[in-house]
Amino acid sequence: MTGPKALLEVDNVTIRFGGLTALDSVTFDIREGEILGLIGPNGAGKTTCFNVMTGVYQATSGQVRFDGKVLTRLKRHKITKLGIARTFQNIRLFKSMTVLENVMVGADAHSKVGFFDALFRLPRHRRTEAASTARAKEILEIVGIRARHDELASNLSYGDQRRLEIARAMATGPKLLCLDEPAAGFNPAEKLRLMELIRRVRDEGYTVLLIEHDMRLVMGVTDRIVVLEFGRKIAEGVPSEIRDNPAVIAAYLGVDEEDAS
Ligand SMILES: Nc1ncnc2c1ncn2[C@@H]1O[C@H](COP(=O)(O)OP(=O)(O)OP(=O)(O)O)[C@@H](O)[C@H]1O
Repeated sequence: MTGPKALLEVDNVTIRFGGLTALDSVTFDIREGEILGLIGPNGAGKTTCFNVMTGVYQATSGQVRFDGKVLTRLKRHKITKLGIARTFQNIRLFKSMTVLENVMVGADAHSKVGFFDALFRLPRHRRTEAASTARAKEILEIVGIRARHDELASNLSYGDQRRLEIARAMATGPKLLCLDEPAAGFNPAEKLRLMELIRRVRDEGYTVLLIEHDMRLVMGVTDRIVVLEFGRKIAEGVPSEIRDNPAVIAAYLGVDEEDAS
C-alpha cells in the first residue's frame, strides 16, 4: 500500500467495564499528517478509545500501536514521551501560572535536563531554558496568544484558555495531538477560528485526532472520520461519505437504519 503511513493503529481493541463492553473489536488507524475525526452519539466509546490510546485504560484485548510500538500496558508518561499528547474536555490549566509558564510545564515534561542541572542552574540548564522559552513563544504564536504570554492563565478568555491547552499539549513535542471536544462552549465565530487553528497545527507537522460533537466543525476540518456507536465502529471514510451514510444518520437520529435510508 502506498500513501501516508499509519502513525497510530487501533487493532481489534475491546474494553469491558464489568458487564459493559465500551469498545467492541474496534480497528482503525490514524495516518501521518492527517486530521482524523472520531465521532458518535453520547456513550459511543469515543473518550474510552482516547483513554486506551493515552494509557489511562488498558484494553481487555487487542492492541494499540504507535509508530510501530505496542502501547498496551505502557504507563501514561511513557506514552507522552513516545509522542502522543492530549487536551481534556474540561480545561486543566495552572490558573495561577502565567500563560508562558503553562506552556513551559508542558515542555519540561520532555526536557532532558536533570534535577541537579536545574537546581544549581548549570549552564546546560540555562541554555535549555532559553531554548524552551523561545520554543514556547513560537507555539503561543501558532495558537495566536503570544502577546498574552506574561498574563496569568486565569485572566484569559475561555476561548484563549482552550488555545493555551492546545499550546501546552504541543509543547511536549508530540507527533500525535489528540483534542477532546475542543469546541465545547464555543460560539460559531470561535468555532470558525478553532477550525483555522486545527488546520494550522496540522500544517505545522502534527497529526491530529479530533473528538468533537459539533458536526459542522468535524465535517469542515477533518480529512477522514471514524464513527462509533455502542462501542462498535459503524463507519469510516471521508466527510462526504460519512454525511451520506445511512447507518451514521440513523445513529444520530436514533432511528432504525431502514427508516433513515
Ligand atoms: N471507567 C469506567 N467505568 C465504567 N464504565 C465506563 C467507564 N468509562 C466509560 N464507561 C462507559 O463506557 C461507555 C462509553 O463511554 P465514553 O465516555 O467512552 O463515551 P463517549 O462516546 O465519549 O460519550 P460522550 O460523547 O458522552 O463523552 C459508556 O456507557 C460509559 O458509561
